[in-house]
Amino acid sequence: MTTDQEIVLKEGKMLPVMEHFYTIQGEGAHTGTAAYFIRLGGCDVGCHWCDVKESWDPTLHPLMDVNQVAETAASHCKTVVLTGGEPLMWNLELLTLRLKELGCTIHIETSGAYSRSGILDWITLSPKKTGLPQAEIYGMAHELKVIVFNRHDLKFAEEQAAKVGPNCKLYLQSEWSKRDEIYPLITDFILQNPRWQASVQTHKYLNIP
Ligand SMILES: C[S@@+](CC[C@H](N)C(=O)[O-])C[C@H]1O[C@@H](n2cnc3c(N)ncnc32)[C@H](O)[C@@H]1O
Ligand SMILES: Nc1nc2[nH]cc(C(=O)O)c2c(=O)[nH]1
Ligand code: SF4
Ligand SMILES: [Mg+2]
Repeated sequence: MTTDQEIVLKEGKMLPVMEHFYTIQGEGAHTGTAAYFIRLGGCDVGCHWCDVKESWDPTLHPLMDVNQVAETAASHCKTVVLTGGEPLMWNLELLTLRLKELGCTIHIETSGAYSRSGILDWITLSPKKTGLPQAEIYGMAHELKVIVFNRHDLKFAEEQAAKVGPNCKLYLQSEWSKRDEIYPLITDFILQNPRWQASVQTHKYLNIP
């Protein structure tokens, strides 16, 4: 990466964009609603089951001007989801400022492993054992979405839920490849712990992005 590229990245004028697309939010509290997704490249959290490993290396994704991405997004939909990769690896100030000027509501999907930046209206925190969230993000989360790969993840989910605010919604989502084995466990858990809700990756059943 050149020094010039490092400077524009640090300022948040340009960001590595893996893909951007208009679809239906498939997961969590806003399941079923239209949203424009901006997927930023770069993540070092290393979930072995990650469903977008192609996002991890930021150098594989072109740097895009944030005003241009924001304008494209807002021309499709006023709900924009920032995801990745790990979107909080980057300075989101200028991207989110432009999205707000354009009248957008901004959601983010994050592991919380990096500090918050930018204007964010809805924070979905999906904590990972391999890169735990920064302490300050728990109180800002609107939704906690824990991925369940094995039984121990239910224990992890309870530990993580103890750190979020009282109004934070709590979701358990099976790791996709283990869904037939894990949703029965999630069901039993929710019946015993009704503050939790089930989240399913509905876009994968609908065959949409
Ligand atoms: C690809 S991640 C990108 C955002 C951020 N790095 C994070 O992990 O929250 C988007 C969402 O997909 C979830 N996810 C990733 N791989 C998954 C899988 N194999 N099964 C179920 N959910 C998965 C993540 O936990 C997160 O909630
Ligand atoms: N439809 C759809 N909904 C999603 N919700 C969170 C996603 C993500 O990868 O962050 C995602 C995604 O990739 N597609
Ligand atoms: S934190 Fe998110 S993008 Fe990074 S490896 Fe885990 S699921 Fe994938
Ligand atoms: Mg996804």
